[in-house]
Amino acid sequence: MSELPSLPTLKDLHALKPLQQPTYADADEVGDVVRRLRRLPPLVFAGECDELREKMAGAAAGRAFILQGGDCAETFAGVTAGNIQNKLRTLLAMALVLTYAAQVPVIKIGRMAGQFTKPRSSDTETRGEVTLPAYRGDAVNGFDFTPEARSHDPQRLLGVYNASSATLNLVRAFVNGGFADMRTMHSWNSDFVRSSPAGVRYEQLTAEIERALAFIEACGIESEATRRVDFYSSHEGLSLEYEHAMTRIDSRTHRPYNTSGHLIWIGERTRQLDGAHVELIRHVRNPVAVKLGPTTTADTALELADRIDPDGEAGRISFITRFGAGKIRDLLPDVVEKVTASGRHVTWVCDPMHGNTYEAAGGFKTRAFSDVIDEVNGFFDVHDELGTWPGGVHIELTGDDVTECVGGSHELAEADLASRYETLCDPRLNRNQSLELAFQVAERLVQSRANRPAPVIDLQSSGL
Ligand SMILES: O=C[C@H](O)[C@H](O)COP(=O)(O)O
Ligand SMILES: C=C(OP(=O)(O)O)C(=O)O
Ligand SMILES: [Mn+2]
Repeated sequence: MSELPSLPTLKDLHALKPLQQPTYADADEVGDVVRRLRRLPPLVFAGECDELREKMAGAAAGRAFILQGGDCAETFAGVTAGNIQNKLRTLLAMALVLTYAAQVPVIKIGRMAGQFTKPRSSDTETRGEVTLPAYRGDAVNGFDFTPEARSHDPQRLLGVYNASSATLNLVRAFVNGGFADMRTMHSWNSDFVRSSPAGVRYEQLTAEIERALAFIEACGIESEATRRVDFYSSHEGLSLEYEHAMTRIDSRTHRPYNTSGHLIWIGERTRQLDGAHVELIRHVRNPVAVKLGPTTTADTALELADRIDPDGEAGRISFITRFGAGKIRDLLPDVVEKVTASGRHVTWVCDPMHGNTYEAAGGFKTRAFSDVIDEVNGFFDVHDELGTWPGGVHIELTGDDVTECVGGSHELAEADLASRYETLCDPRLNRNQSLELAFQVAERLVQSRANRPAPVIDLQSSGL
């Protein structure tokens, strides 16, 4: 493996003029917070990151599928048992139907336990006569539209650590403590199918899963594997102070790992090749991802891969494409074709959310469920055409019945948005829309499977 120069210091990173950073008033206070963070225990273990990287290698090679999802912006107030449970329940229910359809392990990754920092299009927000700093996530400032709340407060980074720790603790307890039993997940899906106006379309798939579970039970082959799951955390690595402070040297390998989450991604706005975020992420051993928007050329993708993953290590780098429904079929083929022709084995993940945001009549930021599905279909069309593997989906969602995205079988209209619009940043799919998306992705996976040779899966280590 290539020897990288040692981990850059925070000062080195700031010398690269990072984008989308807070402007803190008191450098000494920031230094003190960073020192306190450095002393706190890691939130994830380096060995778990290695395990996820190995699983991601499966998703690059067509032997696994990734489901990554959660809020656009987690909030400190949102760290409640009910909120975490509903989100997890939605993700696990989605994963079950995807696993059945793909017939490969589904790698479950939350946009959870660390997703508190937001890049913004504008540094400021104006309401009437008043202009204040934009909300940048609970890691940086508060959402209330007052000068006090909107000022950038470094103490909040300790809040991120505590909120992430509490979230991960409950998630770990749930996924190991019986909550993730396949029968339970299936019964959530059956309830959804019974109550959905589009349910009839999904009945056959649900009935097949029912028969598969009955078969497992009849054979007496229920085991730990049907009652627990592996679940990983992820977030955008945007706050250099937080991400650097949580990067630690692993005692086994003597290499740096970002211990604030299992997988860290870099956003579309901070993926400059010579920028601070790429510089930090290329040093850590976690599996990492980069968001690619519609201006991305194949050369840019290759340069990013070369810089972040010079050894072409399986599972190390994923590209999360977010081109927009209207562009994906035109723009994705060239990028996938050239990266594949270079001999690289990256994991391709579709984010059908960030290229499809628009402002609805009432001023609410929204997305149409039909656009989201259209982009997912475009992603599958492109990969089916090229013979490459559509490695997964990345979704902004919640387990609650919010009204933030329009459409879906309940036909949520723009006029409904005001009734339960709770996101502090981007609009999320609600629980029904998320499950509906999972069933539609499942339909595509069944189709894709029919057109490909069956993958060879090592059942011993599949980690359902
Ligand atoms: O989540 C992504 C970005 O932070 C978000 O789309 C930016 O939104 P804005 O354009 O309202 O700043
Ligand atoms: C900021 C985000 O996305 P992107 O970087 O793709 O705009 C996000 O995932 O919330
Ligand atoms: Mn977002």
